Amino acid sequence: MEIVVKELNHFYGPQKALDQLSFKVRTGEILGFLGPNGAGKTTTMKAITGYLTPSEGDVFIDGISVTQNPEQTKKTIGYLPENNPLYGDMPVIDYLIFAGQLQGLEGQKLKDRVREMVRVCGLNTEKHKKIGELSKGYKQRVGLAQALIHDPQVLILDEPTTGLDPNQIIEIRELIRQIGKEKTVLLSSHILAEVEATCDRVLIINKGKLVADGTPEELRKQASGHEILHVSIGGEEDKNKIFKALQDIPQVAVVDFRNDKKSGFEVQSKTGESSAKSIFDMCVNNGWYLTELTPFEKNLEDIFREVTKEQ
Ligand SMILES: Nc1ncnc2c1ncn2[C@@H]1O[C@H](COP(=O)(O)OP(=O)(O)OP(=O)(O)O)[C@@H](O)[C@H]1O
Repeated sequence: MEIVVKELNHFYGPQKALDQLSFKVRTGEILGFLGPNGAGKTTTMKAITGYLTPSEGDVFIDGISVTQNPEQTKKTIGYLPENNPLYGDMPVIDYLIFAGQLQGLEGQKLKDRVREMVRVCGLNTEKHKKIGELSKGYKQRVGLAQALIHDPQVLILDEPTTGLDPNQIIEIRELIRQIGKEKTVLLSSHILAEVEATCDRVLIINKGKLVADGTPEELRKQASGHEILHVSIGGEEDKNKIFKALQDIPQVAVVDFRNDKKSGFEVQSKTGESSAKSIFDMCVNNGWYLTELTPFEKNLEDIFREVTKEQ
């Protein structure tokens, strides 16, 4: 099932949370939805699931409007909200029965689905415990089981690994990848490694607007339009002198001190140009010597910082 988000605008009073946001999630895709705090991820997910009516625009699930037919589209969507609200006093199994009943399941079908969810989400050893007694990782599994109980074709997961320890994160990611083989999944996260490990495609939003869209590989290529070199130079004590000399090179666009605590500089060349030879020549002319000249490969984290930085 395809999700089409079309020209969403949303205001909370005077606060604009979504700004002409449009994108598609293709059938069978696991799409990562990234953005800094307050970017509008949860608002978008609520609009997709029909729990919030956007101020303007609409969402279509396989062509069906969510604002016009929220009850119909809700049946096709499983939703794991942020902070996964669960009933702590309910045993896991009773909670899943309750969640199934809310989705209109009954009789043998309900029993079969609950059994299936216990199996898929690895809840067999915990199924008779109260939810409040479970570890965070198992609570999250219960949340996923609840979201999947009616076998929805679309799964919306809001920060599914928040608060989990590293082992639990790996387990939940693996579970999402397994489930994602058969479903259309939209997963929001702050964690770039998570998105890179789990998702086929990545969207980045900032201040309610789409700022990047592509596979992690494509985003890296788009961002690598500028050559970036890590440069360290010996033979000169005055770092500012080297800094100024680098800035004077015609092919150089930006020079910065390295922010990874290593000495040296990060040099960004102008679009389509390379500064490597000129840096080498500059050293020779000044009687300095290069101790490092390495191209810097951007990772998703750098791209994220670049597209979401304050203007
Ligand atoms: N119920 C609300 N009332 C007023 N403002 C809200 C409400 N919910 C969200 N906002 C505001 O709308 C903007 C988008 O919030 P949203 O929760 O969608 O962002 P997010 O990307 O999910 O953030 P986070 O990663 O911190 O969860 C923020 O500025 C937020 O303060």
